[in-house]
Amino acid sequence: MEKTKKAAESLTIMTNIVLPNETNSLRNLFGGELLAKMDRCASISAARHCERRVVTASVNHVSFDHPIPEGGIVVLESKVSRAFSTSMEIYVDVWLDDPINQKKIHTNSGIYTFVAVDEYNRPIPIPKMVPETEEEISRFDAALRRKELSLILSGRMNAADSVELKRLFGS
Ligand SMILES: CCCCCCCCCCCCCCCC(=O)SCCNC(=O)CCNC(=O)[C@H](O)C(C)(C)COP(=O)(O)OP(=O)(O)OC[C@H]1O[C@@H](n2cnc3c(N)ncnc32)[C@H](O)[C@@H]1OP(=O)(O)O
Repeated sequence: MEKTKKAAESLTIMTNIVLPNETNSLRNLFGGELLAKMDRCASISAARHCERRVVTASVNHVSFDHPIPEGGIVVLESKVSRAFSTSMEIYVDVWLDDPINQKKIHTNSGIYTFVAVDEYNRPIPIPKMVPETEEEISRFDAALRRKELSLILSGRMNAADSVELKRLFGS
């Protein structure tokens, strides 16, 4: 029987405090630093899911909704949102945690694609992923159209060959 794994099995949580050397001239966390942290967190989720070496194939979307100040406690949470044949989509949510005022603000989200590779860096098949919670199911359902969009934007797919996007836009 084909191996399947739950989304929760790839859950990765990284907590950091923002240091001065990671900030921009506004003394907020520099965007590139955050992208690197998200990539690290997502790569661990990907490796946990497929139990293989993984590489980042694309960064499909990152939102910067709220600045993260110097000294802020930043919490990254990532999970596989869908596994395809050799690639998987990883969702990363970022929170600013304020333990003094007991507030948690959602500051960023990112959607990454990772590919499992063998010792020659060739893509290899990975287990399927079974979503369980409402949020996991919703992210799973939308992942195929994001994959198609990413492949079209990177010149790897002809828009005329998309299935999900044509269904969405009706042509
Ligand atoms: C001893 C081991 C212990 C390990 C245990 C501990 C591990 C602990 C974690 C460590 C984690 C390290 C994490 C490092 C993270 C980096 O920093 S990696 C560095 C940056 N990334 C790279 O250098 C990757 C360079 N690119 C490549 O190597 C190749 O292009 C790739 C990504 C392997 C793809 O190869 P390819 O021959 O083009 O393969 P192809 O069959 O066309 O595509 C493969 C899959 O990728 C998908 N894909 C490709 N491009 C895209 C795109 N733009 N958008 C969406 N999907 C795409 C395809 O659709 C396909 O999906 P499936 O339908 O098969 O699911």
